[in-house]
Amino acid sequence: TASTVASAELNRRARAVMPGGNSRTAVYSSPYPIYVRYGHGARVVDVDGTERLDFLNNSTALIHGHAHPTIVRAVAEAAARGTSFGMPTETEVAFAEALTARNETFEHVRFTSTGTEAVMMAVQAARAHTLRPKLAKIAGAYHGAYDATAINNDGSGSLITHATLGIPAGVSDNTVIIPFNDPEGALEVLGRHAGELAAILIDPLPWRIGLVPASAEYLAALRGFCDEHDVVLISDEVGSFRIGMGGAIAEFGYAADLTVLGKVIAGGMPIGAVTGRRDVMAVFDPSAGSPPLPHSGSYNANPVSMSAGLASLALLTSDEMDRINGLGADVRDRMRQILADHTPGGWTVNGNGSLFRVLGPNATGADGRPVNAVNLLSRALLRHGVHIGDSGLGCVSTAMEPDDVDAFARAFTAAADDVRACLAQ
Ligand SMILES: Cc1ncc(COP(=O)(O)O)c(/C=N\OC[C@H]2NC(=O)[C@@H](CON)NC2=O)c1O
Repeated sequence: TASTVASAELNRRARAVMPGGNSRTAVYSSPYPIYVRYGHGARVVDVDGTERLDFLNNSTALIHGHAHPTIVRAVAEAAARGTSFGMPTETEVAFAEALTARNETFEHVRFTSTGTEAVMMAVQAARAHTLRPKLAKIAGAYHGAYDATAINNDGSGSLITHATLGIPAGVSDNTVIIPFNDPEGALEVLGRHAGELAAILIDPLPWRIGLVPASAEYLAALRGFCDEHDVVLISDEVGSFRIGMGGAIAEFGYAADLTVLGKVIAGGMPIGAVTGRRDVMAVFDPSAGSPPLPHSGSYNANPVSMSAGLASLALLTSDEMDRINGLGADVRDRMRQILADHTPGGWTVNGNGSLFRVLGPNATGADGRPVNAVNLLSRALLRHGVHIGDSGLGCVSTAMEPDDVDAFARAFTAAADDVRACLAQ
């Protein structure tokens, strides 16, 4: 097993100055995370010098892998001209044109620095447009750190409202929870709040619930309800936009009123975007005096993120999307076969396009205690030179070739054998 001494020492220093030594819950790992020294293409090298294949790609944001030369050049050239200004730049206009060209429902767009902020502004825009208070969201779906959505966002399908600690009733009372992929169940809940709902917020491929696509019947039911009651349908595609040239809900044959974007659209630089119907986006328009919904942010549309975005979208051609979606299907099939051949069963591999998520059984360890089989698998993969999320999330990047999928499969086979050895026979 590769040394992690340098990571342990860095974490000791980190704990002295940060809660748990951590700035991002998703990156925390016990007893300590592995610290990265640098990444290149499909690989990352840690502070102890160990190189691994990166199939997590910063929770799927790095669709072009690490330090892609075109993106590095775009970022460096933009930074050399100044990293941010109190005035707009041409790159903001060019990136807005490139992004809105990808889907005819993207009539107007507005930039933020994170997906969380874009979700927040989409919900606020829907409330300002409808003057209604309530937001409906899918039980278990994650939409970032905005408190109105940090309710029932932990992957459990429970309709019982459970909010992140400290969220006041004044917030959680306005968030309505609907079941996923249950048209009748969702319409029953929505019907009880029809006149008070500003928006229905969905992730068409909610990864915390297992990266299972929304069904056509479910999307049709929500679309129909929104049309009937003038409710804004918001498709949060921070993670799922990458499955098709126009995004996820378009791939599934439906249209949202607002779409929230992030991650891949800037290929590794901080980014978020709200895009959609011109009449709803009009709440942000300051040209008629003060806008109904003012919205600022020190780095909104900063030229470095905008330049990275132009480069990332230019690299995300239809051929490249087809290629990585093909590699994604191959990697999902390989994992299913390996798990079937090398473990006692109970595993599922889900995903669309270049995304995957491995779900495992509630297993018992050799010591008779319950173990999280997916966590065991992700740790075993780290020992065999591959990084995926500790919840089984992962993706293929455009920096990958079939040889990388072969190398992944070899490591996955060895990791599956390790997991089997850890489980009660
Ligand atoms: C559908 C969706 N909506 C909004 C966001 C928030 O965007 P952000 O502020 O740019 O992170 C996200 C952000 N990231 O989702 C994955 C994220 N959520 C998590 O719970 C952990 C998973 O760790 N295993 N890691 C993560 O990075 C999202 O997926």
